[in-house]
Amino acid sequence: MESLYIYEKAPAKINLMLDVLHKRNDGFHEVEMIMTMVDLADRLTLSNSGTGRISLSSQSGYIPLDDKNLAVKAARLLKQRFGVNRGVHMHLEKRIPVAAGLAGGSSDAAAALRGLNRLWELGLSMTELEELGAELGSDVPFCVRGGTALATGRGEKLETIPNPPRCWVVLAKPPINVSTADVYGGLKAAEIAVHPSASGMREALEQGSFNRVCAGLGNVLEDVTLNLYPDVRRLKEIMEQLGSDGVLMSGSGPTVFGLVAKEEKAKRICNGLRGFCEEVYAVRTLG
Ligand SMILES: C[C@@](CO)(OP(=O)(O)O)[C@H](O)COP(=O)(O)OP(=O)(O)OC[C@H]1O[C@@H](n2ccc(N)nc2=O)[C@H](O)[C@@H]1O
Ligand SMILES: Nc1ncnc2c1ncn2[C@@H]1O[C@H](COP(=O)(O)OP(=O)(O)O)[C@@H](O)[C@H]1O
Repeated sequence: MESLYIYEKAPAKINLMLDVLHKRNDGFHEVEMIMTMVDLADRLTLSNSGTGRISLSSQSGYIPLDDKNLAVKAARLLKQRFGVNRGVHMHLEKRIPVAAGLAGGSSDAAAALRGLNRLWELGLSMTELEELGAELGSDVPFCVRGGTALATGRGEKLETIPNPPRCWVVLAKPPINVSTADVYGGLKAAEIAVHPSASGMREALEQGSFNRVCAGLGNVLEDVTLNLYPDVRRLKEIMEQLGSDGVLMSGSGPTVFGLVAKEEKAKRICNGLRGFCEEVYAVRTLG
């Protein structure tokens, strides 16, 4: 049996580009996204519970600890699918802001899948874990895999592509709760005027060109969230005025991120933002 405690890091993602092609008959939207991990992460510790039970604790007061938690859902899925008798206690140190467009919950689910595969010695491949992840949420397969990927379908079909050049990512999360379903629901896919280019962003990454990555940033969900919440639009403008090299809203929002080449500038932008937004982080791209 593996050691008693297993530790998994659950990093946040940002979307470097996000395009919606059309709405599908199953209610989901067909997307083309390029996602990458950043070094703002939750920490999940897993240990044998001694009983067959699944339980979760956390220092955070902002997440459910019952069956609604995506890490608990991941554990239930594995337990049922593979007839596991053993239980688990998970402790989640939550650092990624909740409902922020940073896939915190999805990354916790992915960390639970990876960690339980080890703790319960299930011997599942990464591909199998990604397929199980797709049953929990569209962003979970990417969070299982990590790195940088082009995601298609509803987000679950993945192709790994080169990581962005190492740079600073300034994240600013305004105190607004955004529902992903509402943002997709507010999008009129047929009326999208400008579609960001997945192939252009992919080429920028293949060339390792920071300037081209910044120029190619685009997210068709941005207009929906910016129209619903003018404070997010204002935050984006401030990030631009403070001199970020590229600025975009991540996922369905409301987190806005700025890509910045130089450390001193990233720190300056963070300081400049503090008057407008409480939750501000300067982190690095992973990879
Ligand atoms: C927008 C994105 C971009 O990475 O991320 P977040 O802002 O949530 O981080 C994702 O597409 C979100 O993925 P995720 O949060 O896993 O979504 P899910 O739980 O699968 O779906 C939540 C709801 O969003 C809508 N949805 C989601 C994905 C998709 N391709 N089309 C959709 O229409 C559906 O209404 C669905 O019921
Ligand atoms: N482990 C978890 N961490 C964060 N949120 C979770 C978790 N499990 C379930 N949720 C629920 O999922 C919703 C979306 O959270 P999150 O994944 O942080 O945001 P997003 O989808 O915007 O990236 C929240 O409303 C929250 O209640």
